[in-house]
Amino acid sequence: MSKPIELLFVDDDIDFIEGCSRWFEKKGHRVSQTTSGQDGIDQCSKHDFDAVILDWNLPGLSGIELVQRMRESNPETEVIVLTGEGTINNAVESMRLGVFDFQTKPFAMGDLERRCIAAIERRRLRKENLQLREVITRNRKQATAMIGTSEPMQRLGRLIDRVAPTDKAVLIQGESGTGKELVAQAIHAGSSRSERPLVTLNCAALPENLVESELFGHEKGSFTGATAMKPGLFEVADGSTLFIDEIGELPLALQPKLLRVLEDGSLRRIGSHKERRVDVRIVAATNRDMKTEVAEGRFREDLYYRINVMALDLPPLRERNGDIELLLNHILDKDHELDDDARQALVAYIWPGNIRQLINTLVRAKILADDGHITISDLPEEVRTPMTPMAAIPIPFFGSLITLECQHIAEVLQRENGNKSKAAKALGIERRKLYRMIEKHGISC
Ligand SMILES: Nc1ncnc2c1ncn2[C@@H]1O[C@H](COP(=O)(O)OP(=O)(O)OP(=O)(O)O)[C@@H](O)[C@H]1O
Repeated sequence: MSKPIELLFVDDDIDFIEGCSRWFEKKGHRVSQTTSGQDGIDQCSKHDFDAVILDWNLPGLSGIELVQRMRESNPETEVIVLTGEGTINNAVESMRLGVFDFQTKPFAMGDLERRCIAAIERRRLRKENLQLREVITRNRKQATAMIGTSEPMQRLGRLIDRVAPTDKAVLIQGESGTGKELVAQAIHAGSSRSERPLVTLNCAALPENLVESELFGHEKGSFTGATAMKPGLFEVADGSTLFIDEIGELPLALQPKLLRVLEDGSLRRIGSHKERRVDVRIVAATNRDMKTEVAEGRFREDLYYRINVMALDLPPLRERNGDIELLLNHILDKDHELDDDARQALVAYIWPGNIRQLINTLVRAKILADDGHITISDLPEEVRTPMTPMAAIPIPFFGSLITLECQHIAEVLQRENGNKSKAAKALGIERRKLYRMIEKHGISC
């Protein structure tokens, strides 16, 4: 036996409770006893018993009254009712009041001990459930405010307000760092499911073979390493919202299984024949072009239409006029200030990594800054340099390779103020070769 059970016997049959007490104490449990219902209630309010074993027909108080008052004085204590004459009505009534079990005398002591152990298990699970809820509530991410008043952000805000309460599947598309997860949180917060926690799976963060078990769960022994049964995130999110991030990375083989849950809410854990039903709203996000994924056979068309009932496109930061300034003010704290050059460089930069990159840049600058004064030298090279890095140019270049080469050399030369040694180094070529190219393209410098 692991932990001794703390028991209270309440029965007016003194020989009976003494007999029970001796038996339970011999087994190592701790037993209190009383012949009075009122005294039982008082003891219960002062002491945290694991279980109370109660006679239904005590003089003075009716069984119902006694159970009610006992549960009021300590709602966590489990009650097991014992009675000489068990009627169905009494049994039903006591169960309605939350009594764990209803037993008629006589009974075997071993049976009663097993019922007590089961009652304690229920009490433990209830307590664990409360603790987990508390942890979830405390850990629930404080919804980050979405900063931005640009036209695209206003449009997005209006769409979120419309879409959130509908319970429809939503596909959020946008470049990395544009705030897709934040949008998913806003949709969940604006839905009727917001009381429950938002459950998240990032398909790109898990090896392919684990995604299925994570989403749909598995039975014990269903594959090597499945040492215990595990419910999947669909079951965890039952009644709530499941945010599937990077859905474009979902393995093709798993897509029919996801389609099925979306169609009728049914799923099977790996290794199980049992069909389970869940009620989950799906919000998915991707930074891939899903139409291309479908066209190139990497994503099922039917699934694409299922998750794309409502599509939200997040604009990149460079298209949100005026939002960079707002974000800068939001991210900087009162102990840090930006000088004009630094501010100008930050506003002018095109932010291929979007808001995440902006946040990281400022976090770094705050660490480097002297006395909280951020200057241009605290910013990374690519932000400091007024020239747009070619790799980050968002607009595709449709000219010939020769024109591109020519433009690029001219831009690098200009950035290096005509210094050919530096320009050659930046281009990764020999100085002699640079000269030849300047001549070939007739670049003036
Ligand atoms: N409008 C906004 N206002 C304030 N902070 C924002 C905004 N949008 C995004 N952020 C912040 O930027 C960071 C990146 O956002 P998020 O993780 O939602 O981007 P994402 O599009 O999901 O990125 P990825 O595709 O790489 O997963 C987070 O710290 C988030 O809080």
